[in-house]
Amino acid sequence: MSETRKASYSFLGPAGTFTEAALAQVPEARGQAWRSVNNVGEALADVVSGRSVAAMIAIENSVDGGVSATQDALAKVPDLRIIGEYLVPVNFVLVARPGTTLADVKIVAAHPVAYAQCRDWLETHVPHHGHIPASSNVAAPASLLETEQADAAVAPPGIENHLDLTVLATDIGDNPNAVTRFVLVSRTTVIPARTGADKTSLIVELPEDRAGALLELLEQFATRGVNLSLIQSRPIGDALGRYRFVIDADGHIHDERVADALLGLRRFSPKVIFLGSYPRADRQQNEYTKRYDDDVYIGARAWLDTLLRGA
Ligand SMILES: O=C(O)C(=O)C[C@]1(C(=O)O)C=C[C@@H](O)C=C1
Repeated sequence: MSETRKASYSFLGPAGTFTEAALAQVPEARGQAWRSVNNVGEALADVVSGRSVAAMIAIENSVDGGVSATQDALAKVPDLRIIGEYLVPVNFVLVARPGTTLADVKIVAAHPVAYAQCRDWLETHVPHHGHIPASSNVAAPASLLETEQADAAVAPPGIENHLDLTVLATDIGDNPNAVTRFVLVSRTTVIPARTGADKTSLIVELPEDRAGALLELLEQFATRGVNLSLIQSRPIGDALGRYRFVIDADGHIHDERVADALLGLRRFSPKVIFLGSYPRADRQQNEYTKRYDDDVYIGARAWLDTLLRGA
Protein backbone atom coordinates (compact mmCIF):
# COMPACT_ATOMS: atom_id res chain seq x y z
CA MET A 1 0.00 0.00 0.00
CA SER A 2 1.57 3.32 -1.02
CA GLU A 3 1.26 6.29 1.29
CA THR A 4 1.36 9.84 -0.14
CA ARG A 5 4.22 11.76 1.43
CA LYS A 6 3.12 15.02 2.98
CA ALA A 7 4.76 18.27 1.89
CA SER A 8 6.47 20.12 4.71
CA TYR A 9 5.88 23.81 5.54
CA SER A 10 8.24 25.55 7.98
CA PHE A 11 7.04 28.22 10.41
CA LEU A 12 8.32 30.03 13.51
CA GLY A 13 7.03 27.95 16.39
CA PRO A 14 6.13 26.49 18.71
CA ALA A 15 2.41 26.01 17.99
CA GLY A 16 0.31 29.09 18.79
CA THR A 17 2.51 31.79 17.20
CA PHE A 18 1.12 34.42 14.86
CA THR A 19 3.27 32.81 12.15
CA GLU A 20 1.30 29.60 12.62
CA ALA A 21 -1.93 31.64 12.27
CA ALA A 22 -0.59 33.01 8.97
CA LEU A 23 0.23 29.49 7.71
CA ALA A 24 -3.32 28.43 8.61
CA GLN A 25 -4.51 30.86 5.89
CA VAL A 26 -2.73 28.87 3.15
CA PRO A 27 -5.17 26.36 1.57
CA GLU A 28 -2.37 24.20 0.06
CA ALA A 29 -0.76 23.77 3.50
CA ARG A 30 -3.89 22.22 5.04
CA GLY A 31 -3.39 18.57 5.93
CA GLN A 32 0.35 18.79 5.16
CA ALA A 33 3.27 18.46 7.62
CA TRP A 34 4.03 21.70 9.50
CA ARG A 35 7.58 22.04 10.79
CA SER A 36 8.13 24.33 13.78
CA VAL A 37 11.51 26.13 13.70
CA ASN A 38 13.27 28.63 15.98
CA ASN A 39 14.20 31.47 13.63
CA VAL A 40 13.85 32.88 10.12
CA GLY A 41 17.27 31.53 9.04
CA GLU A 42 16.23 27.98 9.94
CA ALA A 43 12.94 28.38 8.06
CA LEU A 44 14.70 29.57 4.89
CA ALA A 45 17.42 26.88 5.21
CA ASP A 46 14.61 24.28 5.17
CA VAL A 47 13.40 25.71 1.86
CA VAL A 48 16.88 25.89 0.33
CA SER A 49 17.69 22.28 1.29
CA GLY A 50 14.33 21.05 -0.03
CA ARG A 51 13.31 19.80 3.41
CA SER A 52 10.26 22.07 3.19
CA VAL A 53 8.38 23.19 0.10
CA ALA A 54 7.80 26.62 1.62
CA ALA A 55 8.29 28.70 4.76
CA MET A 56 6.02 31.31 6.34
CA ILE A 57 7.96 34.31 7.64
CA ALA A 58 7.00 37.69 9.16
CA ILE A 59 8.20 40.57 6.96
CA GLU A 60 6.56 43.76 8.27
CA ASN A 61 4.65 44.96 11.30
CA SER A 62 2.38 48.00 11.23
CA VAL A 63 3.93 49.37 14.45
CA ASP A 64 7.56 48.21 14.36
CA GLY A 65 8.13 48.38 10.58
CA GLY A 66 10.12 45.95 8.42
CA VAL A 67 11.40 42.77 10.09
CA SER A 68 15.10 43.31 9.45
CA ALA A 69 16.11 39.65 9.99
CA THR A 70 13.72 38.65 7.19
CA GLN A 71 14.67 41.47 4.82
CA ASP A 72 18.40 40.73 5.25
CA ALA A 73 17.93 36.98 4.85
CA LEU A 74 15.97 37.46 1.60
CA ALA A 75 18.82 39.65 0.29
CA LYS A 76 21.46 37.04 1.09
CA VAL A 77 19.87 33.63 0.46
CA PRO A 78 19.71 33.13 -3.35
CA ASP A 79 16.88 31.68 -5.44
CA LEU A 80 14.02 32.33 -3.04
CA ARG A 81 10.63 33.53 -4.24
CA ILE A 82 7.69 35.01 -2.38
CA ILE A 83 4.53 33.22 -3.55
CA GLY A 84 1.91 34.66 -1.20
CA GLU A 85 1.16 37.39 1.31
CA TYR A 86 -0.96 37.08 4.49
CA LEU A 87 -2.08 39.53 7.19
CA VAL A 88 -2.59 38.67 10.85
CA PRO A 89 -4.00 41.15 13.42
CA VAL A 90 -1.76 41.01 16.48
CA ASN A 91 -2.47 41.84 20.09
CA PHE A 92 -0.83 40.78 23.30
CA VAL A 93 -1.30 39.82 26.95
CA LEU A 94 1.16 39.81 29.85
CA VAL A 95 1.37 36.45 31.61
CA ALA A 96 3.25 35.13 34.64
CA ARG A 97 3.62 32.02 36.79
CA PRO A 98 0.58 31.58 39.09
CA GLY A 99 0.96 33.68 42.25
CA THR A 100 2.93 36.49 40.57
CA THR A 101 1.39 39.97 40.66
CA LEU A 102 2.19 42.93 38.39
CA ALA A 103 4.14 44.52 41.27
CA ASP A 104 6.49 41.45 41.33
CA VAL A 105 7.51 41.84 37.68
CA LYS A 106 11.11 42.92 37.15
CA ILE A 107 12.16 41.03 34.00
CA VAL A 108 9.90 40.53 30.97
CA ALA A 109 10.55 37.89 28.29
CA ALA A 110 9.32 38.88 24.83
CA HIS A 111 9.98 38.43 21.14
CA PRO A 112 11.75 41.68 20.09
CA VAL A 113 9.01 42.61 17.56
CA ALA A 114 6.30 41.97 20.18
CA TYR A 115 8.29 43.92 22.79
CA ALA A 116 8.52 46.91 20.44
CA GLN A 117 4.72 46.84 20.06
CA CYS A 118 4.10 46.85 23.85
CA ARG A 119 6.84 49.28 24.83
CA ASP A 120 4.56 52.20 25.90
CA TRP A 121 2.36 49.93 28.02
CA LEU A 122 5.35 48.26 29.68
CA GLU A 123 7.09 51.57 30.35
CA THR A 124 3.90 52.92 31.96
CA HIS A 125 2.86 49.86 33.98
CA VAL A 126 6.21 48.17 34.70
CA PRO A 127 8.52 51.22 34.54
CA HIS A 128 11.74 49.62 35.84
CA HIS A 129 11.52 46.33 33.95
CA GLY A 130 14.36 44.66 32.07
CA HIS A 131 13.80 42.70 28.84
CA ILE A 132 14.97 39.19 27.86
CA PRO A 133 14.48 38.49 24.13
CA ALA A 134 12.69 35.28 23.18
CA SER A 135 12.61 33.50 19.81
CA SER A 136 8.80 33.78 19.49
CA ASN A 137 5.60 34.88 21.24
CA VAL A 138 5.02 31.34 22.47
CA ALA A 139 8.67 30.64 23.36
CA ALA A 140 8.51 33.70 25.69
CA PRO A 141 5.70 32.40 27.98
CA ALA A 142 6.98 28.81 27.71
CA SER A 143 10.35 29.98 29.08
CA LEU A 144 8.61 31.04 32.33
CA LEU A 145 7.95 27.37 33.06
CA GLU A 146 11.54 26.31 32.29
CA THR A 147 13.66 28.92 34.10
CA GLU A 148 13.08 31.74 36.56
CA GLN A 149 15.12 34.25 34.53
CA ALA A 150 12.00 36.26 33.68
CA ASP A 151 8.99 37.08 35.90
CA ALA A 152 6.48 37.71 33.11
CA ALA A 153 6.15 37.31 29.35
CA VAL A 154 4.45 39.02 26.44
CA ALA A 155 2.25 36.42 24.71
CA PRO A 156 -0.65 35.98 22.29
CA PRO A 157 -4.17 36.02 23.84
CA GLY A 158 -5.39 32.55 24.82
CA ILE A 159 -1.96 31.25 25.84
CA GLU A 160 -3.32 30.57 29.37
CA ASN A 161 -5.45 27.76 27.85
CA HIS A 162 -2.28 25.90 26.82
CA LEU A 163 0.26 26.76 29.51
CA ASP A 164 -0.16 26.90 33.29
CA LEU A 165 0.18 30.69 33.48
CA THR A 166 -1.88 33.60 34.86
CA VAL A 167 -2.90 36.61 32.77
CA LEU A 168 -1.70 39.82 34.49
CA ALA A 169 -3.01 42.20 31.81
CA THR A 170 -4.78 42.04 28.45
CA ASP A 171 -4.55 44.30 25.38
CA ILE A 172 -1.07 45.54 26.22
CA GLY A 173 -0.22 46.36 22.59
CA ASP A 174 0.31 50.08 22.04
CA ASN A 175 -1.86 50.03 18.92
CA PRO A 176 -5.07 47.94 19.11
CA ASN A 177 -5.16 47.73 15.29
CA ALA A 178 -1.62 46.34 14.88
CA VAL A 179 -1.16 43.95 11.96
CA THR A 180 1.78 41.79 10.92
CA ARG A 181 2.38 41.00 7.27
CA PHE A 182 3.74 37.56 6.47
CA VAL A 183 5.05 36.06 3.23
CA LEU A 184 5.18 32.48 2.04
CA VAL A 185 8.61 31.80 0.55
CA SER A 186 9.49 28.95 -1.76
CA ARG A 187 12.13 27.94 -4.34
CA THR A 188 9.70 27.56 -7.21
CA THR A 189 10.32 29.71 -10.28
CA VAL A 190 6.66 29.47 -11.28
CA ILE A 191 5.22 32.96 -10.83
CA PRO A 192 1.69 33.05 -9.34
CA ALA A 193 -0.90 34.12 -11.96
CA ARG A 194 -1.68 37.81 -12.37
CA THR A 195 -4.90 38.80 -10.57
CA GLY A 196 -4.97 42.60 -11.04
CA ALA A 197 -4.45 42.92 -7.26
CA ASP A 198 -0.76 42.03 -7.11
CA LYS A 199 2.50 43.06 -5.55
CA THR A 200 6.06 42.71 -6.84
CA SER A 201 8.90 42.52 -4.30
CA LEU A 202 12.45 43.51 -5.16
CA ILE A 203 15.79 44.22 -3.53
CA VAL A 204 17.84 46.82 -5.40
CA GLU A 205 21.34 48.22 -4.91
CA LEU A 206 22.36 51.70 -6.06
CA PRO A 207 25.31 52.38 -8.35
CA GLU A 208 28.13 53.75 -6.21
CA ASP A 209 29.15 57.41 -5.96
CA ARG A 210 26.48 58.92 -8.13
CA ALA A 211 24.59 62.06 -7.16
CA GLY A 212 20.86 61.54 -7.48
CA ALA A 213 21.10 57.74 -7.70
CA LEU A 214 18.14 57.24 -5.35
CA LEU A 215 16.06 59.66 -7.39
CA GLU A 216 17.01 57.72 -10.54
CA LEU A 217 15.88 54.48 -8.86
CA LEU A 218 12.52 56.02 -7.99
CA GLU A 219 12.14 57.40 -11.51
CA GLN A 220 12.15 53.86 -12.90
CA PHE A 221 8.79 53.40 -11.20
CA ALA A 222 7.42 56.95 -11.45
CA THR A 223 7.89 57.16 -15.23
CA ARG A 224 5.88 53.93 -15.65
CA GLY A 225 3.08 54.92 -13.24
CA VAL A 226 4.00 52.17 -10.76
CA ASN A 227 3.14 52.94 -7.12
CA LEU A 228 5.41 51.69 -4.31
CA SER A 229 3.82 50.42 -1.09
CA LEU A 230 7.20 49.92 0.62
CA ILE A 231 10.72 51.23 0.19
CA GLN A 232 13.13 50.58 3.01
CA SER A 233 16.89 50.88 3.19
CA ARG A 234 18.97 48.13 4.83
CA PRO A 235 22.74 48.21 5.26
CA ILE A 236 24.60 45.95 2.80
CA GLY A 237 27.03 45.37 5.67
CA ASP A 238 30.40 45.55 3.90
CA ALA A 239 31.13 49.22 4.65
CA LEU A 240 29.57 52.21 6.37
CA GLY A 241 27.04 54.08 4.27
CA ARG A 242 26.30 51.25 1.80
CA TYR A 243 22.61 50.42 1.59
CA ARG A 244 20.27 48.23 -0.42
CA PHE A 245 16.58 49.02 -0.90
CA VAL A 246 13.75 46.62 -0.16
CA ILE A 247 10.86 47.54 -2.45
CA ASP A 248 7.24 46.47 -2.85
CA ALA A 249 5.70 47.76 -6.08
CA ASP A 250 1.99 47.61 -6.96
CA GLY A 251 1.45 45.26 -9.90
CA HIS A 252 2.72 42.02 -11.44
CA ILE A 253 5.76 41.24 -13.59
CA HIS A 254 3.22 40.32 -16.31
CA ASP A 255 1.97 43.93 -16.26
CA GLU A 256 3.81 45.72 -19.07
CA ARG A 257 4.49 48.81 -16.92
CA VAL A 258 6.04 46.69 -14.13
CA ALA A 259 8.12 44.64 -16.60
CA ASP A 260 9.35 47.87 -18.21
CA ALA A 261 10.28 49.29 -14.78
CA LEU A 262 12.27 46.08 -14.11
CA LEU A 263 14.16 46.53 -17.39
CA GLY A 264 14.96 50.12 -16.36
CA LEU A 265 16.18 48.95 -12.94
CA ARG A 266 18.33 46.19 -14.47
CA ARG A 267 20.05 48.73 -16.75
CA PHE A 268 20.68 51.14 -13.88
CA SER A 269 21.45 49.01 -10.82
CA PRO A 270 24.46 46.72 -10.20
CA LYS A 271 22.18 44.22 -8.44
CA VAL A 272 18.45 43.62 -8.69
CA ILE A 273 16.90 40.66 -6.85
CA PHE A 274 13.42 39.72 -8.07
CA LEU A 275 11.67 38.25 -5.03
CA GLY A 276 8.41 37.58 -6.80
CA SER A 277 5.01 38.78 -7.99
CA TYR A 278 2.06 37.48 -5.98
CA PRO A 279 -1.53 38.38 -5.02
CA ARG A 280 -1.89 41.15 -2.44
CA ALA A 281 -3.29 40.01 0.90
CA ASP A 282 -5.84 42.85 0.93
CA ARG A 283 -7.05 41.86 -2.59
CA GLN A 284 -7.27 45.59 -3.49
CA GLN A 285 -7.11 46.09 -7.25
CA ASN A 286 -3.96 47.91 -8.41
CA GLU A 287 -4.72 51.44 -9.54
CA TYR A 288 -2.83 53.14 -12.35
CA THR A 289 -3.38 55.77 -15.02
CA LYS A 290 -4.76 54.57 -18.37
CA ARG A 291 -1.66 55.74 -20.22
CA TYR A 292 0.34 52.96 -18.50
CA ASP A 293 -2.03 50.22 -19.63
CA ASP A 294 -0.62 47.05 -21.30
CA ASP A 295 -2.18 48.09 -24.64
CA VAL A 296 -0.17 51.31 -24.72
CA TYR A 297 3.15 49.42 -24.35
CA ILE A 298 2.09 46.74 -26.84
CA GLY A 299 1.00 49.41 -29.35
CA ALA A 300 4.28 51.29 -28.98
CA ARG A 301 6.30 48.09 -29.52
CA ALA A 302 4.28 47.23 -32.62
CA TRP A 303 4.98 50.72 -33.99
CA LEU A 304 8.73 50.26 -33.38
CA ASP A 305 8.61 46.85 -35.08
CA THR A 306 7.09 48.39 -38.20
CA LEU A 307 9.86 50.98 -38.26
CA LEU A 308 12.56 48.33 -37.82
CA ARG A 309 11.04 46.18 -40.56
CA GLY A 310 11.11 49.24 -42.81
CA ALA A 311 7.37 49.08 -43.34
O1 LIG B 1 6.22 35.09 17.77
C1 LIG B 1 5.29 35.07 16.98
O2 LIG B 1 4.10 34.82 17.30
C2 LIG B 1 5.55 35.34 15.61
O3 LIG B 1 4.83 34.86 14.78
C3 LIG B 1 6.70 36.24 15.25
C4 LIG B 1 6.37 37.70 15.10
C5 LIG B 1 7.46 38.39 14.22
O4 LIG B 1 8.45 37.77 13.84
O5 LIG B 1 7.31 39.56 13.96
C6 LIG B 1 5.07 37.84 14.43
C7 LIG B 1 4.16 38.76 14.76
C8 LIG B 1 4.30 39.68 15.89
O6 LIG B 1 4.31 40.98 15.36
C9 LIG B 1 5.54 39.43 16.68
C10 LIG B 1 6.38 38.41 16.37
